[in-house]
Amino acid sequence: MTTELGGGELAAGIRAEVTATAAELTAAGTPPRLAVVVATADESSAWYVRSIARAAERTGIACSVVDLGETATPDRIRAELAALSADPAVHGIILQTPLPADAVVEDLAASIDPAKDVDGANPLSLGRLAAGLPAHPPATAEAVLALLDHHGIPLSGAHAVVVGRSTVVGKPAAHLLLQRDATVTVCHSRTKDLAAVTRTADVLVAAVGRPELITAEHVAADAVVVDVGTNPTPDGGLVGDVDADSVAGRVAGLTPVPGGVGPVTTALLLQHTVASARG
Ligand SMILES: Nc1nc(=O)c2c([nH]1)NC[C@@H]1CN(c3ccc(C(=O)N[C@@H](CCC(=O)O)C(=O)O)cc3)C=[N+]21
Repeated sequence: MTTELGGGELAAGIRAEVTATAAELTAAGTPPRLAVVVATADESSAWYVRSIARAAERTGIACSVVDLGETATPDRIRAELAALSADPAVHGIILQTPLPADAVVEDLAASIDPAKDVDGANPLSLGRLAAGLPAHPPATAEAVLALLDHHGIPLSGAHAVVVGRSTVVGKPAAHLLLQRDATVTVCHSRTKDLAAVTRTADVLVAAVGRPELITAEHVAADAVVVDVGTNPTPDGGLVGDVDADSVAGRVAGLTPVPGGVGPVTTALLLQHTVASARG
């Protein structure tokens, strides 16, 4: 029996709290505002931006999308992030990935004021997270932990295996799991015998961006699997990094795609924005 660990209910609860906080802030003269900086024509990024804008509007957060175009230079992007950082009316800033080929997200994100860094992209935010100091974690990494907590999955002493070492998900998720006293292993493209490692996981987090990489041979029978992947399919659908048909029935729990980590990610981004506006 595999339990579906959905994110819809959790996301709705977070959005309800955000709506109440946003209304308070607006009444007190500080209407919360999120700025989304885009420099890509990538379809999954465009979908995410529309979804952020929609969710922001529904919760009473103003959202400005600043589309610099896919030919934007690193200097242009840096200047925009600096201007938004200096703008007192803006409380949250997110720089969408992917970026133009000559731009390095970790480098550009250093121009986001850490207080407004609602997606934890500034290297200072990741450093503070690693050091156990207050910082906004990247919303996707935090969504993994929030989903596990929501469904009552114990982490202390558990072996958590994270597949993927990106700055935006794998690394921060590993730090958050460590903070919760999990024993953490991080796997990546050079890992020898990936399946042998992932089969030892109590909690398996798949965050590589490779459609249906994780199959039945990668999972233990009692594992809980969190699927972070949102890979667009040619027919306009969406698949995760986990082959759900292959692992279903074998593992104890699995987060669905869509309807799992994704909606929680967007809700947490808004939560971080009202928290920043509150100061
Ligand atoms: N700096 C940065 N941070 C990100 O977190 C980031 C990014 N750039 N660039 C693009 C990707 C993509 N991403 C998604 C988040 C939620 C859903 C989501 O909520 N998807 C819905 C379904 C979507 C559908 O049905 O088409 C779901 O999973 O239920 C998808 C994709 C965050 N990203």
